Amino acid sequence: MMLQRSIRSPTHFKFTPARCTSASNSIRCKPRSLREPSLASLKVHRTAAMLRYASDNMPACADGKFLMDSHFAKESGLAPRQVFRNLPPSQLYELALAFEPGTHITSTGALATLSGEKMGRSPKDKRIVRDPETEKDLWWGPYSPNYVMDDRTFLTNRERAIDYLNTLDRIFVVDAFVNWDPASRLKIRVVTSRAYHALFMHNMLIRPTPEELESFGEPDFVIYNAGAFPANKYTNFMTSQTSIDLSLKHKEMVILGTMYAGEMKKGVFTLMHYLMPMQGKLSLHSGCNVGAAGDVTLFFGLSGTGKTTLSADPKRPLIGDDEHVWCDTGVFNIEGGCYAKCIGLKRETEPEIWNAIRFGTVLENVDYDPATRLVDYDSQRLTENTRASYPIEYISNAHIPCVGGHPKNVILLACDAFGVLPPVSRLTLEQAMYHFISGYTAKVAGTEVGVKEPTATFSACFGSAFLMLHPYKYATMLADKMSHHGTRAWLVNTGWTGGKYGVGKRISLQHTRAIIDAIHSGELERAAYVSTPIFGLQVPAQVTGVPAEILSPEKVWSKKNEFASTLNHLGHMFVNNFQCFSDGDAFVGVDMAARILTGGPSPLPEEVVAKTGFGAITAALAPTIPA
Ligand SMILES: Nc1ncnc2c1ncn2[C@@H]1O[C@H](COP(=O)(O)OP(=O)(O)O)[C@@H](O)[C@H]1O
Ligand SMILES: C=C(OP(=O)(O)O)C(=O)O
Ligand SMILES: [Ca+2]
Ligand SMILES: [Mn+2]
Repeated sequence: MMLQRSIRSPTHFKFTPARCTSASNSIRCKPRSLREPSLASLKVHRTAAMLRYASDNMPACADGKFLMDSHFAKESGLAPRQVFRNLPPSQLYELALAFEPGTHITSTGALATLSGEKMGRSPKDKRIVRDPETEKDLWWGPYSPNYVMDDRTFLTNRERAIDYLNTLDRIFVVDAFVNWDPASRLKIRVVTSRAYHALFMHNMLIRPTPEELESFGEPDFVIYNAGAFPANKYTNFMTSQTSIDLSLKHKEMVILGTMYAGEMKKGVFTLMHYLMPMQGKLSLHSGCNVGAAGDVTLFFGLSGTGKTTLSADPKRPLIGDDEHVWCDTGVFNIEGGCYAKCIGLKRETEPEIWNAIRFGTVLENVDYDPATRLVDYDSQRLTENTRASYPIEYISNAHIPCVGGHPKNVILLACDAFGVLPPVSRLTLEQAMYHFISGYTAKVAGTEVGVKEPTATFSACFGSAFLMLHPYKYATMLADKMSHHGTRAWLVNTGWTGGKYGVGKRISLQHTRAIIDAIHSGELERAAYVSTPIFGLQVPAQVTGVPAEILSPEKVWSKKNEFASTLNHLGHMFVNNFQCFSDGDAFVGVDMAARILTGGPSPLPEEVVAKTGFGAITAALAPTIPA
């Protein structure tokens, strides 16, 4: 029985009563059905909770009344009945369970929540406010992720959000930090209607000490999350009831019409993608870990390619799973927590993430047995984009503080839905820039609204949805840092092998981990390489723990000619995609723009390959590029 959900009245999302299943002891979860709490029981439940929270036994730190006298409240017009500030997880649990239907505690103590209708990001509803101060630095235009909004419309939406928040019995405020590098630290204030959002951002930001909270003062940036309330779709510059708006001038973000918690996390990242490069620091959509010898690795990748999975490595302490900055002293994590995809999660293959799912962790849109509360990580009934958000210290070998030296290796993760890219290849600096700007991967189902199955896609810098500047800016900063610090670049295909999606199979996590281990052990520095056709990638002849035949994809395709035309076609897709950046020379100069292009593929005319097949592409084999 599907759980019907929609955002109806402002403060509640309505569930259509579903049939209750009897308690089931089987591990396999029956479809999650929730007893519609009777109004009377809910009322009693609520009254008790309100009494408990109305009384003055609330911890002082949690009482946000002082905020109402602050400059912040006067400036914003925020004046709700009750403000809970930086509540500890236990109290957020209690309030979420009391007032947010569909919230439960799972068998391992995590808080299972529902984000409502939206269970992934809504990139088409994201708006960047154009202002004279910053607009010349930003990347606009048909290929940019930045849809414009004017200041007045931003203020209109902010007013709507605050009006909504002021109607509520209670709101939640989280004051915390981003950026582990003390010189780059910023104060973030989150204002939201849901306890689950407060717990999520408690997990994802850098948590202040009681003293830091006491002396927090005015924030550097504020997020007004009124996502439980729809935007007015007739508002200027908008196309739906969802709007995620960021104003650099006001240093604020407004969220309407979506309760997906990832919008807050990625809003902060988008802000860093402007502020950090403007200070000469390179913000990157990447995971990061560090070896015993202090060798740092960055894992770049679009959502779902493996940053969180591969950066969680028992042999290499975790610096972070998603968002980092490379500055003059090394790298630092922007966040204080992790946001892992948990579809198909297994204790055997991802023990670190499995063990992080405990009290204090937020599980978003997962399915579980209503009787045993055992989570069914294989279930996609609600969404494929099931998520777990936890403080980074829940990863047993987290490296705290989350900072490291200059990266020795950067690994570009491509989830190749065509199955023609090698599982691992070594890149030149030009190839690293080209593939970084291409950001080729397959958007796996669910991460963004509307993506239903792996779709070959290009996402600049492996996260175009968050870019504020032209991709060439980030790529040239990356190349400059890599050449300055002797960093090696690798392309790792965490996607398909032996055929395209639907024919081949996704490369096993075990083989990918063996490849990553070989990079870290130095084995691949000593390996013999062969050059691949069309893309001219350097592929190692062997890797410990990986079947040699899969290293050159054509060897595991049953039809060589089909492989040739697919590879050549992908080459054309890369070249066509690069048309989007033809304005890049305005940002990095003509010479550098030309140099970047030399890192790309050289596809042949499609009719030639159709006629002569595999022979055509091997005859045109690119020369082996010196290491
Ligand atoms: N060979 C592989 N390498 C990396 N991840 C894989 C592989 N095969 C399957 N996966 C799955 O892909 C997903 C990657 O998700 P995640 O690491 O959270 O991506 P990201 O952090 O880049 O968004 C995980 O569910 C992981 O189990
Ligand atoms: C939540 C996100 O991070 P990830 O890269 O882990 O998917 C996202 O990109 O929306
Ligand atoms: Ca991730
Ligand atoms: Mn991400």
